[in-house]
Amino acid sequence: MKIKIVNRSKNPLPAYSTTHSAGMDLRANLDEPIRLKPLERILVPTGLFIELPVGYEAQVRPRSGLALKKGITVLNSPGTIDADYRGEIGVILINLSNVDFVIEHGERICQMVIAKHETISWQDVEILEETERGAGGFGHTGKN
Ligand SMILES: O=c1ccn([C@H]2C[C@H](O)[C@@H](COP(=O)(O)OP(=O)(O)OP(=O)(O)O)O2)c(=O)[nH]1
Repeated sequence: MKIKIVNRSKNPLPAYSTTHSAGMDLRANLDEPIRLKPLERILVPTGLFIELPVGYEAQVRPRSGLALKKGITVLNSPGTIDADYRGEIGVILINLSNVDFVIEHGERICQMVIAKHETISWQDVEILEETERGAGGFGHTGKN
């Protein structure tokens, strides 16, 4: 399917392989590099604006390499881009390492997945159907 995108960045459009990727990397659109101190977070602009069809969302997620090697992750992962949002896609990065991290212009900072979601309405009831699990959760079955 085709999705409208406005690219006001100095970067190319996000590259996407329809055959073998779910995610496409997004790049930072910066006038100058940003230095992120340990535990500091920042909203990184992408210069990208998209128009999703109703029933779709875009999810902004970390890149595993940045997370593993540099401790950089998307704080609100997965960030949700709503179908009716017309603003710039921003990426909230946090530095979970103990050294500074410098974000350069054009650097691939996260990945974005376009996903379908259900459109629902609530059926307001008093009782839910019983199950074997019931209200058990949060590790109630133990460790092994
Ligand atoms: O990582 C993100 C998360 C959100 N957004 C944009 C698109 C999204 O549609 C909008 C609102 O996001 P969300 O619903 O998560 O924010 P909120 O804190 O609930 O604010 P709002 O009151 O604006 O909905 O902000 C981004 O650009 N990047």
